[in-house]
Amino acid sequence: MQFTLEDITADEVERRMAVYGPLADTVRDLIDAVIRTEVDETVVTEANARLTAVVESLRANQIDGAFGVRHTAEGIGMPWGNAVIGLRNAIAPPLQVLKHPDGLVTADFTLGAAYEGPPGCVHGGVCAMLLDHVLGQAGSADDVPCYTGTLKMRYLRPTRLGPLHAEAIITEREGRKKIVRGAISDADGETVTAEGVFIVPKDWAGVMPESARIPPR
Ligand SMILES: CCCCCCCCCC(=O)SCCNC(=O)CCNC(=O)[C@H](O)C(C)(C)COP(=O)(O)OP(=O)(O)OC[C@H]1O[C@@H](n2cnc3c(N)ncnc32)[C@H](O)[C@@H]1OP(=O)(O)O
Repeated sequence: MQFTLEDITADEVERRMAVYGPLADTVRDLIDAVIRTEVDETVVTEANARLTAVVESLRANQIDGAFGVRHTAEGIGMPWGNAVIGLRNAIAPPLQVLKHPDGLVTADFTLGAAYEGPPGCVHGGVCAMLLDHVLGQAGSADDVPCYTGTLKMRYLRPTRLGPLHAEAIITEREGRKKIVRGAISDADGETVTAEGVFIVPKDWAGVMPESARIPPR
């Protein structure tokens, strides 16, 4: 598991974000439209043909495997394939995780039809995925990265699709272990809480160069 240096300027990062961000946004919109459309089936079949051509055009030149976690020499993170925050990943909501001076990390986001489990509600596995990430970023907010070892969820009540908030913070440390707690909330309060044991890998300094230790934006 290696982080990849991509030696480009901050301006070039911004330029690429302006190109790929809107593409992923459109695909996110497409996912929602595919779930909710009620148009005539001939329109659906035509749309599929057009989309198949678009996929073919994008695959004309592509990398092998996943995007990886890239960073610039200045430490700008580009985790653009990430399932939760990936700029180029239309499956990701994507969360914009903010790091506060006291170590709290927060994210405000909206989940629509693509994240449904029980009717009108967020899939429990999606809640776990989002909290795994938010707790993971809180665990790494001290710039010492950690991986999820154990993650315990408590689903207090159904989480309705719509605007949501997530937050997490390190509450205890013991050697290489950090205990991180967090929750997803709606306008009426917490719907899911999580507690995780996050572990700093023994050789983290070896797998993660100094320039990659600035948390991704
Ligand atoms: C550098 C990356 C930064 C990015 C941060 C973003 C995070 C996003 C969240 C994720 O999705 S992370 C991906 C999901 N997690 C993984 O893939 C982790 C896979 N597991 C591992 O790589 C290793 O098992 C792990 C690094 C977690 C631990 O291996 P170690 O060999 O370092 O553990 P070791 O056996 O030396 O035990 C160290 C301590 O941790 C404890 N421990 C080990 N595994 C544990 C576990 N799974 N759960 C709870 N505690 C655990 C262990 O009991 C011990 O406690 P004590 O010091 O008190 O004795």
